[in-house]
Amino acid sequence: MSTVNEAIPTVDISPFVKNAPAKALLEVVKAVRHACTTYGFFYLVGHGISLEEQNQALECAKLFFTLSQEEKMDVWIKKSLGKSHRGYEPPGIQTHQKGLLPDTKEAFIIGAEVPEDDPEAGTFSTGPNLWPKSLPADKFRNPIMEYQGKMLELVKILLKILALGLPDEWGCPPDIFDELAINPSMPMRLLHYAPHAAQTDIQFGVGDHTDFGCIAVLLQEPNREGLQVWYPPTETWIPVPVKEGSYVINIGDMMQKYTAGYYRSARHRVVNGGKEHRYSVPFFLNGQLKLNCKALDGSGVETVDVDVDVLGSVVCVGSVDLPREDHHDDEEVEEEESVCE
Ligand SMILES: O=C(O)CCC(=O)C(=O)O
Ligand SMILES: [Fe+2]
Repeated sequence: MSTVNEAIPTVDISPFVKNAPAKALLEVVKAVRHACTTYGFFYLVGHGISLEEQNQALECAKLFFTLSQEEKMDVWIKKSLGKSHRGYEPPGIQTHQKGLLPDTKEAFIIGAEVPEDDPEAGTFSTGPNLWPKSLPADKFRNPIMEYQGKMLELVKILLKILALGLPDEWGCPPDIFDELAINPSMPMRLLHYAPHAAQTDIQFGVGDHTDFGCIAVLLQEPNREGLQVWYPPTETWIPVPVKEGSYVINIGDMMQKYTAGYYRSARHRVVNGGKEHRYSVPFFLNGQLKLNCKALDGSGVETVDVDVDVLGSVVCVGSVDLPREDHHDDEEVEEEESVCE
């Protein structure tokens, strides 16, 4: 088992959770700014979510994947309304880059509960969730939705910290990112990585990618390995071992574009090869789907406009790319039935 890599920053945001004095808040802003401008990822602690709440989310993931194939297929993603993209995604569906075989992970995707009769229901990432009939609401649906609510509150705090960390000369108000969290697209994935024969260069649990939204809050199962992040200072992949009680925060492509590359979207992947099952629960704040924004540096670069291009069920963000060598461009992916996240 790898030990915690000290290269990956850990930020304690408890001063924001507890409304601490300004000086303590400023230290947090600086630490998050450093992590997000340099690496685009960090361990988050002091977030106010208890170990019990985290474990309950992981238990829900484990519970879902105890279902039979038939029960899982009863909530198959293809049965979700229009382009809402909810429910079960079997292994071998998502491919992130040409030349790689599809991911080995399987997923259950939950978003904001939008009723079927809502005028927007069936549009991208919007609609009713699919709930497996055989799982009692108090064991699955209720804890999952409660946890999703907590994740949304947590990303609201992160958005405030990120807003305060923007360069002064841009003159952005401290609530500049708040609207990203109003009725947002916020898919949460329960992920399962089954034991896999061996690590190969062309197949991963999740292949090399960046998340396309604004922020991802990733909960990893303790005592398991697999997550790796691309580390710009050494230009190598480094393991991101689990720090119990923490989250891994990844900045996504939209935040990178919105901030004209100031905050970096972090490349990451999950390697195969383990003999044990691994579960994780990432929560993605994509933002408000109707929002149309320009890069905050005033360069006029067309950006965050969550301009989602749906090709069959291939979903990609189509907006101006920043010149950045290590930026993996999801637009190149043309595998069927894949959603770049
Ligand atoms: O399972 C993990 O640790 C990471 C998953 C991930 O990167 C994703 O779903 O985008
Ligand atoms: Fe990811």
